[in-house]
Amino acid sequence: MCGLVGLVGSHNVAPDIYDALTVLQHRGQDAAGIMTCEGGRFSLRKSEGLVRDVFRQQHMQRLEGSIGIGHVRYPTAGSSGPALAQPFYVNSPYGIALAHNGNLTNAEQLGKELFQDDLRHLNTDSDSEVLLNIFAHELQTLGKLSPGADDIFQAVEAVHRRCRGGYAAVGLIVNYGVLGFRDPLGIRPLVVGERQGLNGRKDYMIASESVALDVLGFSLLGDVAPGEAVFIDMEGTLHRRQCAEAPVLQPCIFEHVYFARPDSLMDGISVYKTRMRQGAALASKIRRERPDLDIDVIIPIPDTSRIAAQSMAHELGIKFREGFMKNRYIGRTFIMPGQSQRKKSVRQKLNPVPLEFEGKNVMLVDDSIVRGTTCRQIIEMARDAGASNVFFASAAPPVRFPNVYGIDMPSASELIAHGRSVEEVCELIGADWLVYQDLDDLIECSREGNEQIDAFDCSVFSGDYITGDVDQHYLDHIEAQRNDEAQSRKRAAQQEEGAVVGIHNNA
Ligand SMILES: O=P(O)(O)OC[C@H]1O[C@H](OP(=O)(O)OP(=O)(O)O)[C@H](O)[C@@H]1O
Ligand SMILES: NC(=O)CC[C@H](N)C(=O)O
Ligand SMILES: [Mg+2]
Repeated sequence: MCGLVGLVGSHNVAPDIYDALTVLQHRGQDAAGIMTCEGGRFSLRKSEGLVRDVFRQQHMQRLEGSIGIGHVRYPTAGSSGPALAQPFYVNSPYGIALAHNGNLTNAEQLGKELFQDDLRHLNTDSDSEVLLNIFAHELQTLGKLSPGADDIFQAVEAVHRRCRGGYAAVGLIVNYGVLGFRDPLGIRPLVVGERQGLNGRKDYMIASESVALDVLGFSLLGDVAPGEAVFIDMEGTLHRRQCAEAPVLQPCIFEHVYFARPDSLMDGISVYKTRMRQGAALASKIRRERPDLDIDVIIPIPDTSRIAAQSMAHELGIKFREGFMKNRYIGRTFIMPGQSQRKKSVRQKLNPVPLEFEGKNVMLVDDSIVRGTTCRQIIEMARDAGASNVFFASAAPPVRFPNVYGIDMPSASELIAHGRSVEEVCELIGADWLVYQDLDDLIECSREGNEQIDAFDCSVFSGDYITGDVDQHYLDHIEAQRNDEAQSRKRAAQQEEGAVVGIHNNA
């Protein structure tokens, strides 16, 4: 789940892009990059690591220009390494850079077409490089010496015809402007905002989440609609057009469960309020199913579950306590590469406050259980800290199916609830009782924020893939390519051979 920023300003935009990327850091911790454009030349800095580690003063000084894009990466396709960091760049037509959030389900097929039919070279195994080349090829075929907004929108129309999966993207075209577009189902989020710039101009920002706009003093104009493209030209004029034939908003519900920051507004839905509703819905289920359950204290597993746990405690009239302290210097565990790193960091990250556990019946709450890495260790910690009974609640339903739209859950067999009943999961994680949110309730919690949305992408809970192109053959293929073992083999080979070599980088 990567984070995107595109900015057209009235002075150097790199510092603002940097700040916006730090606000979106929760969406990707692997790599970061910024590309700006000044006087017909691109400047790029991208590398592995957190935003604060990738950009030094000397890089920021070289990132000149009043238009630019930025990216934080959480890999879902291709390898890791500096060359896979984004934005990607092609020099023809015009000079285009692109950053992508999501995952193309037909990237392999498109890669072949790009090579055989479009005579384009791909330098990495990233689906984002595929997306950029499709867009570039479609813009090139229009054959314009200088492209206008209509040409750009036509190229996006062709992208929608050719690409499948989840994608939101921001792009930068040398001397012409910044664009953003979102897949026809709006699976991945994208918003646009404006603020007063210098000399009576308006500055525009496109970003994955509205929090990035808030922090930089932009007001939210709204979401980029599913299938829509926005383009801000060098004069600072915003153009927008629907580029898909049959757009229907079906955003990814896992953004509301885990990915997005709670202070974001996505497709008109407050993520914070949705998580409050999730807690309340879970409380009703507990009251329904186990009215007799003797809970002394409700404890969240920081960070993401705090809001749902608080509202659950409120609804049940039970004490809420912060029983686990989080080391603020350790990032999100779930989006780390490799199971051993994820496992190690749960213990480094969370430590119990023993007096909240000693002799008590505790109800631990998490936003979701995916691989079970977190809850297994946490339950053990709660018992070691002296809890009498450890109950566990998940604000999301069982995650039983892989994600193919931009969340790195490619392998069904690594999901603890895949092919297992709730009782079996309960036993595996070592809880005394386990309760999951019902899917209908989860959907209702999100829909209450925007009743115009009829359906969400709930594939990880339902196995229903809304793009209609995902079959068992595809799922087997990504499982084989991207399961934890395959990825650690890839990383080891990379370490031996050296990182995948990139092309343009101001090291
Ligand atoms: O079952 P698992 O595979 O462990 O995945 C689920 C856990 O991972 C996430 O936490 P994470 O530490 O990534 O982020 P957070 O601090 O935002 O909660 C999520 O909030 C759950 O706690
Ligand atoms: N999480 C994402 O959005 C990933 C984007 C892209 N598929 C990559 O792996 O770089
Ligand atoms: Mg968590």
